[in-house]
Amino acid sequence: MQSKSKLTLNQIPCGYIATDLKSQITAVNKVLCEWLETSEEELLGKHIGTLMTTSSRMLFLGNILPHLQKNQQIEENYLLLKTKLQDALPVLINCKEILHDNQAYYSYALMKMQRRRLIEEALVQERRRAEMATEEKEAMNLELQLAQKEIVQKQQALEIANAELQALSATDTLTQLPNRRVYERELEKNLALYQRSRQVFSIILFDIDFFKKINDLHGHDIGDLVLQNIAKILTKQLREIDILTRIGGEEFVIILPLTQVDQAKDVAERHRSAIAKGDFVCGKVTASFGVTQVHPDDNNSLLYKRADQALYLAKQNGRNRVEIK
Ligand SMILES: Nc1nc2c(ncn2[C@@H]2O[C@H](COP(=O)(O)OP(=O)(O)OP(=O)(O)O)[C@@H](O)[C@H]2O)c(=O)[nH]1
Repeated sequence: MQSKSKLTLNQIPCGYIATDLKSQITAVNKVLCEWLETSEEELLGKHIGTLMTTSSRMLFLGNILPHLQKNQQIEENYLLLKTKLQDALPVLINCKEILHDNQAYYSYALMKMQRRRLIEEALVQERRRAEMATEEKEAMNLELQLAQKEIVQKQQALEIANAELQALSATDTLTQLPNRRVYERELEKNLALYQRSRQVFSIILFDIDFFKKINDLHGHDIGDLVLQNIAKILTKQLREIDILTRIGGEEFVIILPLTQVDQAKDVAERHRSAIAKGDFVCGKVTASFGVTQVHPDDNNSLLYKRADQALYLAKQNGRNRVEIK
């Protein structure tokens, strides 16, 4: 298809190829020759597929050309042409079957796609980088979550261990009653409450009568059983607000919040009677009780001293009894 329109085809800013229906090149424009670094003479008569890279040729022959033959036109097909130096040149091809001098031709317009391809490649790379960054972030998040879970688990284990330790340090191992440390803490607490808001409280100090004799007669182990039995008996009938503690040896203190001395005496009386009625491996056991109520200007040791004086009085007055001071 050599024609007068050649001048116009050489001026348009895209490549142009015309082939016969067997795809033999019949016309090209200058732009295309410049792109492929070749001449019109070298291209004329060649099959159009020879201008393409192998993969593009396969695509063209297997897919694009049959489509063109069937529909007489194709649009926006992306292919790679080969330059003389075997560089790949990406182009977008449109083609239409035309009639010229009663002869049918395929008329191809080609647009260079190099810049777009570079941009697309850059975009693909950018997307890949973003995907990798996301994957990395997700992996780090997962690691963080695992670390946080581990910290929570360790904290829980620590809290349990702390609670166990606290319980141990507050408990008398023989009787399982709160120990002297709890007694001191609770006494301080009640003294502070009394000093701040005049909340009266009392304490009962008691110890087992002739306990030395029990040990001497029946052995220390039986003495221990007696201590445990007393703890059980008193715990059973303890008022909810009262705190029974073993402060050492065969000496116990009950702290009675919000309790006047007369009431405390009644409580002590009940405990005394329960012990006296109790069954012990060594026979009968009794205890003596000293009761006192908090006074203005009291402190820990003054309060204890008064309770001890009351207990001494109970021992003096024949044991197995309650005295007030
Ligand atoms: N089995 C046993 N005995 C203990 C324990 N702690 C202290 N004792 C004994 O308790 C006895 C207390 O004796 P004393 O202070 O003379 O008093 P008591 O014999 O009870 O006489 P009174 O209190 O005057 O009635 C001592 O023999 C101590 O060894 C203990 O944990 N277990």
